[in-house]
Amino acid sequence: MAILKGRTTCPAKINLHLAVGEPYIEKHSGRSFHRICTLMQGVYFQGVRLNEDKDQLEWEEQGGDLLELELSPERVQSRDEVQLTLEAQPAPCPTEDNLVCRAAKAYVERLDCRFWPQRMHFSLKKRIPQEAGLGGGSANAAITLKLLNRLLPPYCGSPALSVDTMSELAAGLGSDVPFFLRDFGSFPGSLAWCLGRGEQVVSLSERLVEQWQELQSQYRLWLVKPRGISCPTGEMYRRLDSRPRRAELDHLMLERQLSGLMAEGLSENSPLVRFLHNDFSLAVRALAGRECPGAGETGAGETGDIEQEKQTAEKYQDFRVLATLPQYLYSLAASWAAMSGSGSSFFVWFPAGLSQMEILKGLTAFPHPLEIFAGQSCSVTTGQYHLE
Ligand SMILES: C[C@@](CO)(OP(=O)(O)O)[C@H](O)COP(=O)(O)OP(=O)(O)OC[C@H]1O[C@@H](n2ccc(N)nc2=O)[C@H](O)[C@@H]1O
Ligand SMILES: Nc1ncnc2c1ncn2[C@@H]1O[C@H](COP(=O)(O)OP(=O)(O)O)[C@@H](O)[C@H]1O
Repeated sequence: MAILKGRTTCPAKINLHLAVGEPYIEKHSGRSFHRICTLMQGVYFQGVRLNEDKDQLEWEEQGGDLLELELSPERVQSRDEVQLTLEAQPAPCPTEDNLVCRAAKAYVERLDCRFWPQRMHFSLKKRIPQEAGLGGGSANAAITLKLLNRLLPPYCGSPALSVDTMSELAAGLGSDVPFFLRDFGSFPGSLAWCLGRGEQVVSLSERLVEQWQELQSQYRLWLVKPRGISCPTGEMYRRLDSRPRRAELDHLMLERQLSGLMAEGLSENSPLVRFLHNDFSLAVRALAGRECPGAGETGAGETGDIEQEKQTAEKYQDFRVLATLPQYLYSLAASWAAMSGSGSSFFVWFPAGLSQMEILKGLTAFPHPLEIFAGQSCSVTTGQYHLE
């Protein structure tokens, strides 16, 4: 048998709306989560920068993270003998913690096979910024599951895992992972409600999806990430708990209101932009607005440790950048600018007719350096698989 290879691109996501409820303990895992109601959209993007000498835009390749899987022709009898390797560039964390390896292990545990490939090698080229609220690690995990379910069962002559088992595996790997597993068919831009802790993916009405597609086509999507500022998800959820909140988690109620709000388009004060919000950015604004945050409020603890206090002060500076960025983006004629997930990146829609060069020049002039990407809504279902 020849080496079996599969290659695919992992998209990112943005949260168009993100309401966070109270924390709770999940019964079967004993872990603490928050109930949420979020509207997620799949996106591809393309790095872009300004070449000042030539006064030109320079574009990187379009897409997201690139993931490849190679199955060796040599076989072994037991799953314990399978050699799983990963080459990740740049490596976001130790190999065994990488969601690609964790997803592959979880998948191999579940599949019932009489023989296995001796070697399973993944290579991952990371392009999605990390700890940026773009779900890159979650996308990697979901796409790993999909790749394996496409390649391994025919290799081993066993039936593929069912949609339900795949969803269960995905939810075990992370709350955002099931969204990237979802089959959105030919719809050119995955859009769904994610409920519970985020693992319950619920479709929107077809009419609303069409309305949003129509509206979106009048604008151009950009993504920006303040360089060097990242927001670890768990820490950001903990920060929210210190603030009193009332979150509306009923997606049907939200959906009923959304349709009517789309008619007036996107602008800083349009009904749609005022209605959709992200509880994390409210928390960021509240923290950044304080004169001098106490260590307890910033999550650093009250140890009197000088190093820790320094880190706390730096974090406070980061929040100021995140809190001031939307207003700056609106001053560049953005139609909608908002933080994605728990931060630190922002999605920005500009009117489609606006010059890309002018937008880029404006973004480049923000006092804190930004990583800048041109975005595009995409289906999270894409992928190419081939035999070599
Ligand atoms: C905030 C969101 C919004 O889409 O995205 P990111 O900003 O991370 O991209 C998600 O809820 C992130 O989901 P995900 O990144 O999969 O988180 P998980 O791995 O499941 O959990 C990481 C940690 O975040 C906290 N967590 C996560 C989800 C949730 N609903 N409540 C939580 O309290 C828990 O402390 C958990 O230990
Ligand atoms: N393949 C992966 N890509 C990115 N991060 C990963 C991956 N595997 C594990 N991680 C861990 O997950 C954490 C958050 O991942 P990421 O998806 O970048 O954040 P976010 O959900 O905020 O967009 C990282 O800090 C990293 O340690």
